[in-house]
Amino acid sequence: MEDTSSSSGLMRTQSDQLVETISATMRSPRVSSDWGAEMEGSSRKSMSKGGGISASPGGGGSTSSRHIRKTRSAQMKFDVDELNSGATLSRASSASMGFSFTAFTVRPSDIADSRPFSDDDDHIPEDIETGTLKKIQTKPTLPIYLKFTEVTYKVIIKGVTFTTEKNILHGITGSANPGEVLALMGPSGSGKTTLLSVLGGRVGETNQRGSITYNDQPYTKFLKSRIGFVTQDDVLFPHLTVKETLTYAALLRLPKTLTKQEKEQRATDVISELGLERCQDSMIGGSYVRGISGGERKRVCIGNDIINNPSLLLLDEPTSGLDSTTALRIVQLLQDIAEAGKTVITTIHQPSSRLYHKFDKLILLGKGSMLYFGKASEAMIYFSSIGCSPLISMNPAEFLLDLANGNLNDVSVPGELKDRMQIGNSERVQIGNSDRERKNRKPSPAVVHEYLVEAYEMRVAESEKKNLMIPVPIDEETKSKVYFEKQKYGASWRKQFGILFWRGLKERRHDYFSWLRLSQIVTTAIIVGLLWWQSDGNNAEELHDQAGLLFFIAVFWGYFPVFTAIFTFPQERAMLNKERAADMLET
Ligand SMILES: Nc1ncnc2c1ncn2[C@@H]1O[C@H](COP(=O)(O)OP(=O)(O)OP(=O)(O)O)[C@@H](O)[C@H]1O
Repeated sequence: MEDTSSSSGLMRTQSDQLVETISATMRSPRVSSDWGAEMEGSSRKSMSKGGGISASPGGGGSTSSRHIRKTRSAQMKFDVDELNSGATLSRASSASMGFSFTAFTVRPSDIADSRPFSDDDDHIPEDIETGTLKKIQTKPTLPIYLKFTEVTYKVIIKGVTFTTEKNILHGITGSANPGEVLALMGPSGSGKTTLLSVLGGRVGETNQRGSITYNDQPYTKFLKSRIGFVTQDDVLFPHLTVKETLTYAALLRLPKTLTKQEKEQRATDVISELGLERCQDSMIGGSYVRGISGGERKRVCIGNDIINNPSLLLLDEPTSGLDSTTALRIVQLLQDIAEAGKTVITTIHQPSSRLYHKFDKLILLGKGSMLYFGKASEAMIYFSSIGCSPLISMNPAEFLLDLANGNLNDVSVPGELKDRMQIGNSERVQIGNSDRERKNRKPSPAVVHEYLVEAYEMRVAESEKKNLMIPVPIDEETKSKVYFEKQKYGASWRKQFGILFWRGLKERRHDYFSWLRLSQIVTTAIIVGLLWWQSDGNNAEELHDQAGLLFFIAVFWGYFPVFTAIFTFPQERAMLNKERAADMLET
């Protein structure tokens, strides 16, 4: 007891001393300029985004605030490491230091970007599920600057007697640069998955309009291997272990120039980067087999798609069904991947406020239309500028989803919408509604949606489109790589056959040697044995009988494996589609 109290006392003392030291340091003009210089030099992310296009309602300076956040984090880590004290001290001192540092160095213009609920700098040091994580370390890849302008998409619904068209996306414009995480948010059915698929080149071009460019070049099939696409449903083999899954992915996807050992090493590296060491020998699991947890499964899916170091990573609802801590861990991982120079786009349903503040950019969709595109941290400012502000303290994501659903409960009603409602009110007065009812009346979701779409079109859309006209800040040779240079297949046709054969065998070993399958065979053998018991074949009739036995055996062993094989096709179809879409297989 005494020990504990004395150590906590010591921690407090150290914490106080640290705060005093920092405050004194802050007061010194010389040190402050040094820190400023250090900030300029130390921000990896700001370097990766240097010269990038600012495409947010906030206009210029898109990198500066993030730059400040990252360097502040680095500075804090340095000081805390020096003190080598406990977690309590590091948290207390980070908080104090974060406040002093921000107050001292951040320009007023950047204060708008400060994240009130954000815990951006608290890189989760330890994964509660899996232990300490390694930082994502990948070789540099071709940076991909993605721009999309006025993207529309429709599906043609064919009935028995009629054919109709359904417009799903209505003129979506935006961009995502290397080093950034762009979140696509919106209510269910607003078109997030469709937009993600369109951006990933996963839908037919015939029903799609508008311009989508990758480093100012149109989509080509060569991009398939540079784009990682993590689908909403986990497409994994349930009976393979985590290590087997990632090793087979490495063997199939990594270039032929690497040896088998190097490919296996890459799989091991990804396992430790994603914090999957503890469960690497556990089966993935599925509907009938208990396996790894949902968060681990999501990380395996991400690992599958980052193993070949893609330049653009698209994820469909990577946090759905996960608790807020695991979801935060996944988004932190996406942030790390982006920091390694990748462009990351993810759809997200209802993030917590901490999670929301981890996104760099945001697209808010409502019924397939743009309601907002810009910095995630400026979304609230934008909506308050058009008259929609939360009246109570609210998670920004919840507020934005309410708006996208046309729900203005606990949200201020813009003057223009009030005017539109006046007409409705006067009609209601005639039918005798009370004052209270009239006062509480809210505009209908359709009216709110129309207003938000119009506001975005009038205030932001044009300037965003102009921003997208600026060429991407890379040289022509690098740009053309998107168009001409294809990542090589991981293995020759023969090797691929071997890898897929062994993978199939490992996946099915439980099935083939299951008790059910063995008892099926043994039971058939016993029945057949009993039927032909003591048939010695001495006369023509018994010989005929034995010919029947041979016929039965031939038919049984001919059809039994064929039927088993036929039923594996539907099971493997999703994986086959996924691997073909990612250009993993030579066809
Ligand atoms: N092939 C299709 N045929 C008919 N309707 C479609 C098709 N694809 C998408 N839709 C419709 O387009 C709309 C947008 O679908 P999408 O899957 O992109 O939404 P979402 O925002 O991702 O939804 P969720 O968050 O629920 O996954 C939905 O109303 C959906 O029914």
